[in-house]
Parts: sequence; structure tokens; C-alpha cells
Amino acid sequence: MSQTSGFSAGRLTLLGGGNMGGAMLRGWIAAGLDPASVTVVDPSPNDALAELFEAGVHHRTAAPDEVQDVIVLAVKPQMLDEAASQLGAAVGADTLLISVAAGRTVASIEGLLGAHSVVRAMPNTPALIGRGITGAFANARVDESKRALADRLLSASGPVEWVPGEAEIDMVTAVSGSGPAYVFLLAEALAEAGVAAGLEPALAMRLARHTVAGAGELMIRSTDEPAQLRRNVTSPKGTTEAALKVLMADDGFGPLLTRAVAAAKTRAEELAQG
Ligand SMILES: NC(=O)C1=CN([C@@H]2O[C@H](COP(=O)(O)OP(=O)(O)OC[C@H]3O[C@@H](n4cnc5c(N)ncnc54)[C@H](O)[C@@H]3O)[C@@H](O)[C@H]2O)C=CC1
Ligand SMILES: O=C(O)[C@@H]1CCC=N1
Repeated sequence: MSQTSGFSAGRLTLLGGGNMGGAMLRGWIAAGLDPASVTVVDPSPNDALAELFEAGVHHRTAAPDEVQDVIVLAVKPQMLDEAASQLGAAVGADTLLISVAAGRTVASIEGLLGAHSVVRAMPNTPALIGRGITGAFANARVDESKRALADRLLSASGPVEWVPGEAEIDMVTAVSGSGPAYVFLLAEALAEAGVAAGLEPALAMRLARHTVAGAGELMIRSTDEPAQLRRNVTSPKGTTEAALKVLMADDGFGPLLTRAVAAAKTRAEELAQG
């Protein structure tokens, strides 16, 4: 794991070392956070974290008794009440709480742990390779230095977009939090379509994976908008134009994705109700 110039977050506890918590932790260590300053509290952490525990990250099945400078809440939204109930002694007046739990509001976190500095963040799993993007909202108690620390931690996995209103976090969740799943489904569907067209399955999957990954990389590196990159593929009266007529029909990809994102946003809002 490559180390860049280090940074400190004081004593940091990660509550929930699963897919998302583990991906963020990997990003922090790669960005130079001292492994010995981090404690993962999880009765059953992701197997992939074994390597980080060997590198010095602490693992506990119950919360530490000492006050922590930062606590990152990365358990399932439905588990948060129970998991946070053990944090009492670890939360001090100056502790920064960062929650990534979908739908869980700042008010509900304050209800669980008291009036503290709370950042509600929504990362995504490409954080695992430092290619995530995170939306973040800070409550009024988060001062400049805490915001800078939260930004440092979150930006270890990719760019951070601070949003002015908490409601936007549910929208971020529906677009980029859940978004990687939509892209993986696109790759799966493209491979299946290739098989239906007559390709051998393993070859179809290789073509689909590289197409999605290559198009994504081109989109990030290019200064052109996605629409222009799409036009660059589309020869007049060619094959892409024929496919896009299907995908861009009135009931095509755009409206389907709009409905999917709306469903995810609604679910995030439901999770806020408990
Ligand atoms: N997976 C994703 O793509 C994203 C997930 N999130 C949020 O991250 C949070 C975690 O999601 P995942 O990592 O996907 O779930 P996960 O199931 O992979 O990880 C949750 C972890 O919490 C642990 N856990 C359960 N009860 C606990 C307790 N009482 N104390 C400590 N740890 C406990 C589990 O053992 C597990 O390792 C959720 O709130 C989710 O909304 C946010 C953005 C993206
Ligand atoms: O599916 C979920 O609820 C979480 C939040 C965003 C991605 N995974």
C-alpha cells in the first residue's frame, strides 16, 4: 500500500468495518493516516481488513472507553441505534461524528449521541481504489478545523462535494452512493446482450468490463462533456446510432434511470423514518 505524506485525525474509531467502512479505512491508510491511531469496532469485520489489522489498525468488538477525536459511523442504518448505544464513553464534547449511514439524518444522530459536531456524508465503494466521490453536509456545530479534518478524511477516497442542505444528501445517495451498482448492472446487461447476440460468455464479459471501465476513464480524463463523447462514437447512419435509437426512446434509458434514482431517493427518505 503506497503511503503519501501523512496526516493526523487524532484518535479515530470506525464503527462498522464492512464494505463501505473498510473502503474508507483503506483510503485513510493509503493517504498516510497512522494505522495505530485507528480502531475498528465491529464484531465481524470484512475479511479484507485483516491486512490492515496486521499493519497496526486496532480491532475491537466493543467501543473504546477513551474519548475519541473522530468517530465514523458506518453500520447499516437499521443497526445504527443499537451500535451507537455502546459509544457513550467514546463520545466527548469535542468529538467529530461522521455518519455515512444512508437516510439517517443529523437530527437522528444527535438524538442518539447528543448535540455534537456531525457530518453526514455519502461516499461510494470506488473509494476502495481512491476513485470514489463523496457528498457531505455539516451541521452548524462543525467549525472550520473540524470541517477541514472531515474533508481530509473523506477526500482520501476521491473528491468531496459539500452540499448546503441536508436534503441533498438523499439525492447524492441516489445518484453516486448507489450509482456504482447501476454501472455494474450496465456491465452485466451489456455482457448478457453480447451473449444473446452470439458471443461466448467469458469474451462478452471481458468486452463489457473493459468498455465500461475505458469509457469511465475517458470521461474523467477528457475535457469533453459525456454527450460529446457519445457523439464521438456515433457515426451517421452507423451502428451506434441504431442502438441509441432504442436506448434514447421515450421509454428508454433516461426515463428508466430517472425512475431508479427517484426510487433510491424515496428509500433514503424512508430510512430516515426508521
Ligand atoms: N456499500 C455502499 O456502497 C455504501 C454504503 N453506505 C452506508 O455505509 C453503511 C455500511 O454499509 P456497508 O458497508 O455496505 O454494510 P456492511 O454490511 O458491509 O458493513 C456493516 C458492518 O457493520 C458491522 N456491524 C453490525 N453491527 C454492528 C455493531 N453493533 N457494532 C459495530 N459494527 C457492527 C457488520 O459486522 C459489518 O461489518 C450503511 O449505513 C450504508 O448506508 C454509504 C455509501 C455507500
Ligand atoms: O444500498 C444502500 O442503502 C447503500 C447506500 C448507498 C449505497 N449503498
